[in-house]
Amino acid sequence: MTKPPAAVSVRDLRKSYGKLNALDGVSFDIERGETFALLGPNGAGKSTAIEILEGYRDRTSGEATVLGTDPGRGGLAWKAQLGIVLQSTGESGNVTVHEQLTHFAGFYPNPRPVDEVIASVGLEAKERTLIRKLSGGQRRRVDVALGIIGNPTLLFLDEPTTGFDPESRRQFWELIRSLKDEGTTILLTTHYLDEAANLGDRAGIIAGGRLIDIGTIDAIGGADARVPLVRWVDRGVRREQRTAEPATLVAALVRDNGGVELDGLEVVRPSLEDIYLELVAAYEHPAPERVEGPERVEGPAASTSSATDLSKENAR
Ligand SMILES: Nc1ncnc2c1ncn2[C@@H]1O[C@H](COP(=O)(O)OP(=O)(O)OP(=O)(O)O)[C@@H](O)[C@H]1O
Repeated sequence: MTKPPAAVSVRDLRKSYGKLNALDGVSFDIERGETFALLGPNGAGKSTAIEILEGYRDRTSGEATVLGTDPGRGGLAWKAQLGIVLQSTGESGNVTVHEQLTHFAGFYPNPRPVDEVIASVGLEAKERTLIRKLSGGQRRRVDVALGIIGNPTLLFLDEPTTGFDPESRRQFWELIRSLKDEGTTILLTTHYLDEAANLGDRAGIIAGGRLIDIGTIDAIGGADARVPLVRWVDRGVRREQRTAEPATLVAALVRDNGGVELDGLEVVRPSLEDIYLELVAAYEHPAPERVEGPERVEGPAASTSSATDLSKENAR
């Protein structure tokens, strides 16, 4: 069976603002039904990439296809298949939540029922409230509701849960999972790495306009980056060691300690956030190149195993 065409396909995408290369040759695919998290520090180029894919921004060069169409040339029928939640809250109007959603539903050929959308973002109690009287987090939920009212095939979520309290964030995750279960393709940017880990099938990490890693959430950073860390306190001194066999190490340490429990013992498996921070730091502060001879210089250990995976993925 042939694979259906990707929902989003980007090849060597570049965007320059004057001398600044905000996107410096980025390539990736997002499969239909997939949730893809685009991660990266402030100014990395995420919003630029998303806005190009949404058809809001021209690219300098490279190829982009979104739902089979060049986003620079997408017409109304193409736009109606997209759901867009922009980074900043735009809704501060003098209309109620229900009125605003009803108004927007009218723009789409196949909208979701307004009441259902209001319930899914947890705004039932506020549906007759003027949007300008909502809290910041509640307005953000209106943004999300407006993004999904048109029953999109592809949903762009640019930092959707900024300003949400923890409970609302969990509710939002449930909503995204249900959209995903219905087959919606989702492109998410977020600075909350737990959000990316919980929702994403795959992630791409972008820094300085370049994709520095891409892969399934479990594979980002490569296997080495996931080696557990054993921490303990030895006579008041904090110690830690990375090992693929933490139980064996702990058993040996306890034995050496005369069979007595170790102070402050913990076995930590690096989270996506730990791995992300390491990858970005390694990109921003690369280890100095090795110099042969007596003056040999070695930089701090940096995980670069992902670079190989990346070139494979980019070559697809
Ligand atoms: N209209 C513009 N004109 C000039 N430079 C721009 C413009 N838009 C973005 N930039 C620059 O391009 C780079 C990438 O910006 P972008 O907004 O895509 O980053 P981002 O990854 O979305 O960041 P954040 O996480 O802060 O939202 C930044 O250096 C930014 O200052």
